[in-house]
Amino acid sequence: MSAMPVRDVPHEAPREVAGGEAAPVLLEVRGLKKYFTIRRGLQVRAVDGIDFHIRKGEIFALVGESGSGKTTVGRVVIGLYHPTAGQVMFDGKDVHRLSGAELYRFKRRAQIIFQDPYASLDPRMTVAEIIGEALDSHGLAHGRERLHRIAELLRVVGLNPEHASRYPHEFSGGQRQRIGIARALAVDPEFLVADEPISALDVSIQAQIVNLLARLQAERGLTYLFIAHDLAMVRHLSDRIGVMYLGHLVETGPTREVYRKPLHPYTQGLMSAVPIPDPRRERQRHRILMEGEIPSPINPPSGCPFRTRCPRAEEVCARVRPELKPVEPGHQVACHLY
Ligand SMILES: Nc1ncnc2c1ncn2[C@@H]1O[C@H](COP(=O)(O)OP(=O)(O)OP(=O)(O)O)[C@@H](O)[C@H]1O
Repeated sequence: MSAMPVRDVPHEAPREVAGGEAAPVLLEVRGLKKYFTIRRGLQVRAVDGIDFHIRKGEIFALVGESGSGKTTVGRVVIGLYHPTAGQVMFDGKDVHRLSGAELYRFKRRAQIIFQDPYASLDPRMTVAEIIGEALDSHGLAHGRERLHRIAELLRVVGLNPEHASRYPHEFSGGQRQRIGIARALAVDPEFLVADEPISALDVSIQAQIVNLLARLQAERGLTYLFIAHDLAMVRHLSDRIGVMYLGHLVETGPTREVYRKPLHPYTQGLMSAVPIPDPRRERQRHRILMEGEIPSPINPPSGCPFRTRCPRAEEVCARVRPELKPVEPGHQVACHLY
């Protein structure tokens, strides 16, 4: 595997922030290995020596086929699994060497959204109890303030606060995933591992959840490790992408670059399976993605072809078609699909 061409990470264009400087690295994974012992003498090399970094405010998508090791990476990064070798540095500190107050702080700063909203919510607890438990674990709110925070979190993810006393089974799959997102947001994290947050949902609901995650990222300046199967979805969402194959990271790079000119034969095969965009279909898809179910609180100025603001617009049009300038700063008029 070592002979495989890996896109050179240092050649990537660093994400720019106001003032023209690259955002600092929030997460750095170095030489990460995770082997599982199935039975005596039999090991699965789920992750076999990978390196990548994620800058503050960036969406880094980890893609690859089933069994390539994506979920294992997400779980090691968040501290649920201990690595066999290597390091996960979060804000300069090794996640797996933290203890006491530092570990407690890390658990607040970094959260995970699980793939299966059915399995990840305790069916014996109401929504208020599920979110309340997250608040309590960090002593964040008490009494009336606690109820207020729970209602506010439900509103943020597009759920009716009056349904806080309901149980998970009383919600649809997409609504359950929103509860999972509210639980993750309860402690006001800055980094989220989203482990295939849409793959257990109906196609019609997937875009709504992606739209919600994109909006939250833009509004709160969150940093994501976004684990995904759906390459077409990731293309619109992520800044950079890493392609996993049999426990190895075979290619990383800016998303547009990797889609435009994949270097590794495995990535080339993977990308060739992504349908070539039909402009009419893509416009439709983009509208669904960006308008979704939740209306944006921001009213666009006149002349905008969209009814809602595209949270990632400026960056998308500036990067892909620099000649198309937004009418107003921060406002979408022409993304790469137009
Ligand atoms: N707890 C575990 N014990 C033993 N083997 C495991 C464990 N977790 C994962 N594996 C194995 O490690 C490999 C990578 O699994 P992982 O779930 O990380 O892949 P993935 O790319 O996320 O797959 P999927 O997209 O299907 O979730 C697989 O061969 C899997 O069987």
